[in-house]
Amino acid sequence: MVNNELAIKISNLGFHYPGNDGVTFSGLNLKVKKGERFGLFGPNGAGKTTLLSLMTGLLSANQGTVELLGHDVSRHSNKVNALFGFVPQDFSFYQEMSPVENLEFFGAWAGLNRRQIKTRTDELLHILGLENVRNKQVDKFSGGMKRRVNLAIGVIHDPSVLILDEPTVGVDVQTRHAIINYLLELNKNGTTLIYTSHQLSEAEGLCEEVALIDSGEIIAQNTLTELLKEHSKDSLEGLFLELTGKEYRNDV
Ligand SMILES: Nc1ncnc2c1ncn2[C@@H]1O[C@H](COP(=O)(O)OP(=O)(O)OP(=O)(O)O)[C@@H](O)[C@H]1O
Repeated sequence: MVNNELAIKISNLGFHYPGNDGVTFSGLNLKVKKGERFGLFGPNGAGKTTLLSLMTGLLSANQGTVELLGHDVSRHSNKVNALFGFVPQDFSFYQEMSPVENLEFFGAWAGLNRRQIKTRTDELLHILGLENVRNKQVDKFSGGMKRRVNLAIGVIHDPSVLILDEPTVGVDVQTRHAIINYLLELNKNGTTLIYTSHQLSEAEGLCEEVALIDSGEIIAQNTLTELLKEHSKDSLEGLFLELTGKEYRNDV
């Protein structure tokens, strides 16, 4: 039966990269409730991107299950693909095309018809402040403008669950505000947000539920308020340093 309460349910997840390089997950469990603003934080190399890639089915688990709104992601069904949007850390669009051409391409790929693509494209370019460059080639854009194009592509099909891997890395204050406010607006309208970032003060304003990950293990999960109270900390950064230590991470 489809579980209507959980956006993500990861059960007994086992994963390692071929050749056992990099992070290993062994019996990892994680639940994210529908409608939540969930943040996943951890040091470099902790396994955040790997875990997000397992959530979206981009990587396949060696063991256990990943369910997205009650559907097994390993089946790669059109139904599952329509339910989530993914905003990857690396730019995932065609640099030689314009925002409009990219949104047309990714909108069609997501199964939207021409009319839906046109409506969503106009709406998103307006919300994300890209109207005046709608027909310009993206490779000429600044980092912040490219981040906004990346985000527009991830939400073109209005997904129920939006998974974002460091969506504000390298952007200026204006773009950061615009992106975070847009994410809060999406969440107000029901979109579940699953987000990772190293911008911990930004994350404090966005996330209500928080998980910390280190070396492939979830070492804490609760509401941000409860975690801060439990560890007598007044910031996510303080909590992060207490739970993950102060050493550099040089895993290769
Ligand atoms: N394709 C791959 N093959 C082998 N190892 C990999 C691969 N991708 C990542 N790794 C390794 O797995 C570990 C976890 O990487 P991952 O990108 O998930 O970490 P992260 O928490 O997202 O880090 P960051 O904060 O630096 O983005 C790292 O040691 C990384 O080098």
